[in-house]
Amino acid sequence: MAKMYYDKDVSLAPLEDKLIAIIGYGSQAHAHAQNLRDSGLNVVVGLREGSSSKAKAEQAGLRVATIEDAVKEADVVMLLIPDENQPKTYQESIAPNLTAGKALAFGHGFNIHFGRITPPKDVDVFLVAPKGPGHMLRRVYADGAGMPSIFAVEQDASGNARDIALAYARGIGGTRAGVLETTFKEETETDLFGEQSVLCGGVTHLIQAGFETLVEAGYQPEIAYFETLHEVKLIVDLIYEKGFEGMRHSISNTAEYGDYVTGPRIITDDTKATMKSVLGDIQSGKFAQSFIQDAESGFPYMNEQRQKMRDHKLEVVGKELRDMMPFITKKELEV
Ligand SMILES: NC(=O)C1=CN([C@@H]2O[C@H](COP(=O)(O)OP(=O)(O)OC[C@H]3O[C@@H](n4cnc5c(N)ncnc54)[C@H](OP(=O)(O)O)[C@@H]3O)[C@@H](O)[C@H]2O)C=CC1
Ligand SMILES: CC[C@](O)(C(C)=O)C(=O)O
Ligand SMILES: [Mg+2]
Ligand SMILES: [Mg+2]
Repeated sequence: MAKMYYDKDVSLAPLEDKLIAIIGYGSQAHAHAQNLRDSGLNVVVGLREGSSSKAKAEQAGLRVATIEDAVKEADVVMLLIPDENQPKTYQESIAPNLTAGKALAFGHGFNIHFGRITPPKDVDVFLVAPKGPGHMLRRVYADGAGMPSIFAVEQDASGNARDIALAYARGIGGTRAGVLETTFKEETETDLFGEQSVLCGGVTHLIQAGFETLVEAGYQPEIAYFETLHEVKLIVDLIYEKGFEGMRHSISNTAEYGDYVTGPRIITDDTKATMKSVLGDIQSGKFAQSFIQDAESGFPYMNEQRQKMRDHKLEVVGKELRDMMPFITKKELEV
């Protein structure tokens, strides 16, 4: 069993007299900034000139500075802007102000692991990666709970980088749920694999295929939506709370029998062989290269996919149905 760190194992002291600059105010950044502040730590949010997020951060009671000034002032700089934009911002606004003794931190290891950012040797470099979306990171913290997180130290110039990283993980609420140590390589490769194969790519394409199968067979799209998308959360909530056996306790014997008989017809040995090939592309850097190439061309492939899905019956009918269930949409997702 891996060594797990909980609140009782970790002190906030290594960060108590320090200033943390959160660069960006998107999904992860707004949650890190607000959670750290609510844990009693000192935070400044660094935003680019003319940022549309400035008002939101200030409204949340956070101090905002330019990225350059935030880095100059801070002891710990957490870079939470999109992975594809990090190298340019690092070169132009962070590196010139990242003096010896500071720490540079990440929420994902992509740019360090794939060699797109090379910090100077005299700074600490660590990551703290919450295992979940930023908006949920804030929601669970505000509810008094926490999100499992993993941390890694790439450079320990100060001799204190591990304790600083752990204190950071505690500050965002990670040690309420459990924190464990990793490497930049392990975090990057497992995170990319999880989001592509299971959490995002796997789940959405499974839902879409199920929805299309029912609609193409002549069933009502609304029923197909409830059956293949809306109910996913209710089933996953049971798995999340009680594991597979707990979920199977709640469903009918008919459903459980169908689960065992049909599940392996849907997710086959071929699916697992494809997962292994996907992992290979992540490990070799092939996926990273194609992502960066699309980003550098202005995301033609990604934008085409976004538009295609926006027009899909599943999204159109889904929006109409969710609008009739106002209890579903939570305000903080608007950040
Ligand atoms: N999304 C998530 O839940 C997770 C993300 N991560 C990692 O966290 C990091 C941040 O991801 P995420 O939260 O999704 O990012 P977002 O896309 O939500 O980041 C948006 C923020 O980045 C700022 N930004 C975008 N481009 C630039 C730029 N060129 N220069 C300066 N600021 C810029 C935006 O500024 P403005 O406000 O001015 O528009 C905005 O504040 C990534 O490394 C990601 O892999 C890790 C775990 C989960
Ligand atoms: C699952 C997607 C994720 O890795 C995350 C929310 O953890 C991301 O990069 O957004
Ligand atoms: Mg990710
Ligand atoms: Mg992730």
